[in-house]
Formats: sequence, structure tokens, C-alpha cells
Amino acid sequence: MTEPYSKRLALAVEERGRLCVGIDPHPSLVSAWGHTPDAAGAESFARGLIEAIGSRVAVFKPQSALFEAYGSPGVAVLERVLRSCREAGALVILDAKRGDFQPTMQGYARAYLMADSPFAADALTVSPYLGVGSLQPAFDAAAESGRGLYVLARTSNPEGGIVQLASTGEGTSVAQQVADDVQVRNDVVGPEFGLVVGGTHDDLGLDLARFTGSVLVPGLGAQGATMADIDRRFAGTGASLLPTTSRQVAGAGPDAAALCEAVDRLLAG
Ligand SMILES: O=C(O)c1cc(=O)[nH]c(=O)n1[C@@H]1O[C@H](COP(=O)(O)O)[C@@H](O)[C@H]1O
Repeated sequence: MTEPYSKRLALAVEERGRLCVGIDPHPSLVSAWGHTPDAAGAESFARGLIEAIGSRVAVFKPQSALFEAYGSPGVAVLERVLRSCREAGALVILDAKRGDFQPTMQGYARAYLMADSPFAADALTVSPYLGVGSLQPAFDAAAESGRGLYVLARTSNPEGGIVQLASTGEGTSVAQQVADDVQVRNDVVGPEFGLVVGGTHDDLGLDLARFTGSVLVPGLGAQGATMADIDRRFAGTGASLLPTTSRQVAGAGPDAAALCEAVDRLLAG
């Protein structure tokens, strides 16, 4: 990768607008598109999305588990889908939410974050709930290869609060501590590391004023949030937002014109 992730993302968003579309081949959705709910069907579904909207969205976000659930053929499809997203000119965030202790995290770094990784994407979602420090091999590999990370801070699901809003004992929420620990890395390497903060909460539970990285915001559409809700909930944070939705766009398919319309409606705000 020639340019750092933050620069490639800024350019893609400037050219195409701030939207990330998830590629989530749920069996029900694959079937609704008229495909068999198996690896071949998942590939047709993903290809349909990429062909229809790959030249107009800034970022795609394939969800790893939803390919893994189809077994090794599904995993091979995921590898090809990552390539196809890039060939369409979009960036790609692999949503795998990885997180483990450091020696194992080195394995995840080899799998996802190096130039010759089989599942190399532009960025990867990671879970900090074994401690942000446990992710250090991923921070190091991403910085070296010009890739980004999105660290889960305040997830969109209602169950997340019990862990993420708990107090660290120093008077801050766990989510705030995660954001601050990620920012420490951004202060060193530049704004390459992002956070995931759901768009579903009226009270975000963390202060993003000092955060310089990208903030991936799930929760649009099927989880109830609108673009207006997201703008209202993040107003005044100064954060650089990347709203993301999966089912709201894919649910409009398989018709290519309908998929484009769904994207355009979201981009119009
Ligand atoms: O990391 C994520 O992408 C993510 C974080 C989060 O807090 N909430 C969340 O919904 N996601 C993912 O974003 C996608 C949301 O899908 P839709 O609800 O269909 O838009 C799913 O693939 C989720 O796994």
C-alpha cells in the first residue's frame, strides 16, 4: 500500500461520499435475492452488490462470520470478495472483530494486516476486550503496511453498555479508556486507527473531542438509526464519521437500479 489508510479513506470519501456498505450474506438475504443459501449463493450476492454499487460507494465492509458460516468454500469466497471490492475502486474494511492475547494476535496480523496476507483488506475491525495492549501486534502490522484498524469502543447493540459503560475505577468509562488508548497510538503514527461507535445511542458514553481517527458508525437502517439521528447524536464531537449499513442497502436488491437508489438516498442524508 503506497499511501497510509487515513489518506486513502479521506480521498475515497471526498470522491464518493461518507458511506460504507456492509456485505453480509445472511442466508435469508441470499435466498431473497434468488440464490441458494450456500457459498455459491453468497458469492453471487456479494458480486451483485459490488457490480451494482462498487463504483459509487467509498467503502465496503464484508462480514467475515457470514462467509465462514458457509465453510471453507465460503472462506474462499471471502478472499475473492476482498479482491473484487478493491478492483471496483472501493476501499474495504474486513469486519472480523478479532481480539486475542499478543502471541495469537500476531497470527491475526499475519492473516489480515500484512502485504501478503490472504485476507488483506484496507482495514480490520478488532475487539479490545482482552485489553487494548493485547492488540499491539495488530497496531504494529497495520502501521507498517499502511492499513487501518477499527477498535470497538461503544458498539451499536443494547447489550454492549454493561461492559463498555462500566467505570474503570479512574472515573472514565471503559469505552472512553479504549478511545484514549487508541488515540495514544494515533498521536505517534498519525490518524490511522479508528473506533467503532454505534449510531443507536442518544448518549454516546464517550467524548470524541480529542480523537483524530475515523469513527465507523453502524446502526443505520435495520438497527433503527437514520443519517439525521447519527448527525444529531455526534453533533459537536468533531469526529470524522463513516456511517455503515448492511441490510438497508442489500435489502433493496437484487435490482441494480434499486441498490443504487438506496445508496444515493443515504448519501443525500
Ligand atoms: O464492527 C461492526 O461492523 C459492527 C459494530 C457494531 O457495533 N455494530 C454492528 O452492527 N456492526 C456490524 O455492522 C453490521 C450491521 O448490519 P446492519 O444492521 O444490517 O446494518 C453487521 O455486520 C454488524 O456485525
